[in-house]
Amino acid sequence: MTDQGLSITGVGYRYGAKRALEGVTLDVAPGRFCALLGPNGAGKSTLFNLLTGLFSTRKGRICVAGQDIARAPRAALARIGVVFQQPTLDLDLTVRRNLLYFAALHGIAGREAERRAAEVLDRLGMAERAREPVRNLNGGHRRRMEIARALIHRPAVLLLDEPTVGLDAAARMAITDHVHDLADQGLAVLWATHLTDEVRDSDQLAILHQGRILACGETAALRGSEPLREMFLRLTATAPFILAEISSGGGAAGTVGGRQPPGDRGHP
Ligand SMILES: Nc1ncnc2c1ncn2[C@@H]1O[C@H](COP(=O)(O)OP(=O)(O)OP(=O)(O)O)[C@@H](O)[C@H]1O
Repeated sequence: MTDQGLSITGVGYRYGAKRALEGVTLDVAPGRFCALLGPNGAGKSTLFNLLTGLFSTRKGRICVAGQDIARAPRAALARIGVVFQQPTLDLDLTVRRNLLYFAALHGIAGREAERRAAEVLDRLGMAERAREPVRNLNGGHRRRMEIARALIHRPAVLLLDEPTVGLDAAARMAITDHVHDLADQGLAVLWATHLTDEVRDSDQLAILHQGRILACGETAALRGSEPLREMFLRLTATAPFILAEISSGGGAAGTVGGRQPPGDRGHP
């Protein structure tokens, strides 16, 4: 359990009779890049909707920088930056204007908003594009701008839901590098993807399949000598139940099956 990053404990969610998430437990500490790797339908978007307060559940607990999202939603959401799968920029406004508008939504105005806009553009290598209409930017730069926008209120946790969808290889690599840099600077990052080549050996990795965490830990320790793509395909072709423990200690090297929360029986 992390007090300053993201802590998800025993979370479940159903769409009517359809179980979308069950017993999901995952901690992302400040300074860590966690890849949430899952095939289509694994439950990534459902989890993001819970993390961003769009959905709620009575099953399990989500804390952001120590704030429980069910008990203190405003405080918890104030510490989260989100990049959704679908872009939500105003194409007719300049990059700067988009950022100032978003800053205002967070109650940040005037010179402080200008300062923050310049700061986040600088962090994403976009400073020289501030005065351009968003419409002029290519897909990769629009994505970078959305990440900059998600940082304007200085969140502790950054969530990205398949942020490289539709981008070419060079733009994908640039975005992936930028977000790893942000984690190195102290953010807790949760990056949902179904692409194994976006995951580095030093990243934290959580494999989600059919609503359950099948494996969680440092990527290098989890995959051993097996290529990640093969490990991912092997695990997600297997029944979605706890498989085996990779290390007796669990935490450092990681487990296949995920951390089990105390008292969670895994049934909603
Ligand atoms: N509104 C809904 N009603 C019923 N079932 C749903 C609904 N939304 C999602 N599901 C189901 O819940 C499960 C998880 O879906 P979710 O969209 O969270 O997965 P995902 O990992 O984000 O997939 P993708 O990568 O395709 O977006 C899937 O089986 C999906 O069919």
